[in-house]
Amino acid sequence: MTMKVGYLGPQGSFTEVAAKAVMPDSERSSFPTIPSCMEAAAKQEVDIAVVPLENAIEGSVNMTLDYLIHKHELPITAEVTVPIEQHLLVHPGRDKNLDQITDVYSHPQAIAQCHEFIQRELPNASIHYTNSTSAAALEIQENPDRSAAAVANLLAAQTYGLTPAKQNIHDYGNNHTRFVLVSDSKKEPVLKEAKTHKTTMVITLPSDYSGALHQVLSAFSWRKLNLTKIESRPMKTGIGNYFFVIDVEKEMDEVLLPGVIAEVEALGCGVRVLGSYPCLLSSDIDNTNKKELSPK
Ligand SMILES: O=C(O)C(=O)C[C@]1(C(=O)O)C=C[C@@H](O)C=C1
Repeated sequence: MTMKVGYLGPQGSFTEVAAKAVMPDSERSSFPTIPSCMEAAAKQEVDIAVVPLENAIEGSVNMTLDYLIHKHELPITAEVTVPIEQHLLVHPGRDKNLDQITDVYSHPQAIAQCHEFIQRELPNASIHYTNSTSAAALEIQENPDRSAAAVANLLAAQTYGLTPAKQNIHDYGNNHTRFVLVSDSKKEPVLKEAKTHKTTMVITLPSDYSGALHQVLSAFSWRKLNLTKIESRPMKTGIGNYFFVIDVEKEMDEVLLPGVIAEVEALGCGVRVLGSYPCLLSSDIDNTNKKELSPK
């Protein structure tokens, strides 16, 4: 059964790389924004939406997290972590000399991953934010008259016929982004077997309960459950009101995680499980688009 997969496009985005890596045989359609992609999954126009959640340099993609918490009840069904290499791409008809570049286009996460490079090498360039890195590459393709560059990947360079003026401009090595698959569909994707699983929970603390967070964490720690992430996000109800988003390195079971939930609820906390899911690395999956990602 072919799965319909929505991803943040246009073609050549890192999200497309993630979607292809995890479900190479799917029927893919691109969406211009993260919310429109998630909306398509909520309306079941696609079986699965692939959206970025967290980057090793820049942290959470708040748009995704907020839509998962506030707008939709779309369970996370899998995650895939993809290496991220950012390149400065120019139109083939333009000078590759960095001194000639006056404008830089990209997704805010990509700009943030390269801001030391941009500050050092292109201190006078104006920054323009786009919905994705591939949207930035398309902008450069369509505007050969501009002395502009996109921060994007080599798949985007190939897709839009751009030339790298400088490769690997991300400020720190080991740059990775964690993408999640979210889905309301009954159709189960066939994924490669995962070595690890996670469960993501959103916890609301009772007000005026000193030490509540400490007690929540102890519910995990005495069960020897490893947390891979804890982050607070505004509840959007007033200053000082926060959710805690907690990732536990454990698949939902019948004993330990239900025990945590019951203990935390008994403290007066609200608990919502965003998903319990397998965690894949694109490097562990056979078909990782390596060919497409190498320069022409
Ligand atoms: O713009 C893209 O290519 C995306 O897929 C989005 C996104 C993100 O939001 O983090 C994905 C990976 C990179 O970290 C930069 C941008």
